[in-house]
Amino acid sequence: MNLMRITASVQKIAEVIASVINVDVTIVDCELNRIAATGCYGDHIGTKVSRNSVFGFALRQGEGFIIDNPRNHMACKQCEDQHQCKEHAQVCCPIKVYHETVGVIGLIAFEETQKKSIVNNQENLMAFLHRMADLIASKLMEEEKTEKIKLLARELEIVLDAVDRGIIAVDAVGKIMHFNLKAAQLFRLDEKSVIHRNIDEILGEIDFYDLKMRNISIKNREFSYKKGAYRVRGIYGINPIIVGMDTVGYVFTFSNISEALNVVNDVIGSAIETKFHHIIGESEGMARAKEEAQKAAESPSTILIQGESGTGKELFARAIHFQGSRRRRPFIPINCAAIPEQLLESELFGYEEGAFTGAKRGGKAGKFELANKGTIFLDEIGDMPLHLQAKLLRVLQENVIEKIGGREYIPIDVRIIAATNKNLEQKVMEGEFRKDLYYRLNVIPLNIPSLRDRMEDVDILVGNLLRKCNHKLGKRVEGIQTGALRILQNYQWPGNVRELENTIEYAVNMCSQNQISEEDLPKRLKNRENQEQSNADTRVMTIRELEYREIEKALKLCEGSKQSMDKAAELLGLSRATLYRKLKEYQLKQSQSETNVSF
Ligand SMILES: Nc1ncnc2c1ncn2[C@@H]1O[C@H](COP(=O)(O)OP(=O)(O)OP(=O)(O)O)[C@@H](O)[C@H]1O
Repeated sequence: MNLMRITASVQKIAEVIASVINVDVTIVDCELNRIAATGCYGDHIGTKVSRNSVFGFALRQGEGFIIDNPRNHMACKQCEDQHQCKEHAQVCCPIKVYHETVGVIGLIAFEETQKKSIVNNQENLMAFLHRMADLIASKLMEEEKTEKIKLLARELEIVLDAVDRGIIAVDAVGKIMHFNLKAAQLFRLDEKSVIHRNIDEILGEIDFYDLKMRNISIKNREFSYKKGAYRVRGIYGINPIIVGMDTVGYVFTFSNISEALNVVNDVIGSAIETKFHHIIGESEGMARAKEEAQKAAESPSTILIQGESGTGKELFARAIHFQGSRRRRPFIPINCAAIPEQLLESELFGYEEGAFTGAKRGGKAGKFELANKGTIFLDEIGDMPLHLQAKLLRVLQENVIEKIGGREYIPIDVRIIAATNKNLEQKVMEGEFRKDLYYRLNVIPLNIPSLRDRMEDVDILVGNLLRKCNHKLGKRVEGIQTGALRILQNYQWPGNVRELENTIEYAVNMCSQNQISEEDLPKRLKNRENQEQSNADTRVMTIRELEYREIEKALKLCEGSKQSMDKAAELLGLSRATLYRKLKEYQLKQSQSETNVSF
């Protein structure tokens, strides 16, 4: 604590003391700087007083005293000036703050009459000086407090400005007391025109009805704000400032919608962030699709993904987004077939307040707006009604959206990835899909092969899905028996990878050993007729596969019987030796239950 901070006040007090007692006054701080002085020492303000002077002695002592015998008093013993000293008497009174001596008030009598008056009024004089010292101390403490409050306010200001949300603090009636940098940017506010005005006046577009109604925190309300051509949409919250029983103000927090969405994306993004290595498949068809998609990820052009249901179209769309330059921005999927036609328009494009009966206060942001700077994934685009196709075409051609009930176009920057499991060309021919839109969407076509056309990927998919299911279900199934794998490899998979995924999950649930067996598979897959029928339809088995299957069948039929190998050989029309050779060749064991494939 330093008296330097309050020199003006100390000087005033020195002058008061001098006029009351009629002697010269000098006040020094703890560093022996002359902070204030009257009379002949007035010109010496700012200079240092010697450590060996009576002031130095008083600082060390920390107690008040009167010197009526200058030059001979013990306080004068070390003073360099004692032989030239013209003083008749001196009084010293320490200034203390919490027991710490922060300075000294000194009175100097240069005349005998002054000395007499000091000596005769010792007690009153010391009491008066102590009160003056306390006054200086309290001024100093007050100054320290004010400094601390200023520092705290500045710290708070810096913290608030560093927050990435707009913050506005108002008093109990809504008068703006403070706002941070982000709020200024968000609402284009300027300090002079805003401070002490009512928040309703400034942000009239936003309905702060709740502010006056409740004293509880309110979260995640939507707002939309317009200032000339500028507009912003977002979410806000209100927190009342309650002191004792009274609400003395409110703190509003605002985020613009895309930033709020970025936060959500950051939080959940890691769980759904997809990269190309998450797409399993090494077949030629899959390798080609991945290569094309990887190239498309680097481009801003629109992509149309075609493929049967469950082939991984959304997986591809996500990988394209998360591998491209928009990966830090939102990925917004919307299934055009899953949303009723009358709702789809407002889901995609949003609406303005009062656009229709039941429209929410403040309106609603559509998926396109939410996806701004990111990617929108329009799944099942083939099911989009014709009138919305026209609106979508405008987005593609002019990069603007028009909200329901809106009177202006809002510019947006969204990458569109559309997907369909329908034959869009066919739909165009039948007049159900706009030709111009088809061409606009089909800038980069991407065809995802069905699982049926890449059966060689089944076993690596099974391995991966097994690991995924083990993790999900907390199980430790290590692999799948050959017989069970053959069934999976022979099935037609109309539901593609999604169906395979569900099948493995079912099997892992059913499996009580460490390998999935035929018994663990769903019945529909084990229905031989189905398989044979479907195989006959589309897939030709190699002679080796046929031989393998028949040997496997014969071994199973004869299992447990006496001379089972002889019987199996007989059924197959082979010699015993040939059967043994073939078992070795196919790595089959006598007991089928021992046969398995591990991943
Ligand atoms: N190649 C793959 N590797 C790993 N998992 C896959 C693969 N393909 C699809 N899947 C999984 O299959 C499921 C269905 O995939 P997705 O939803 O991407 O298919 P879709 O073609 O978009 O389906 P729909 O046409 O029904 O919307 C998802 O759980 C996905 O993770």
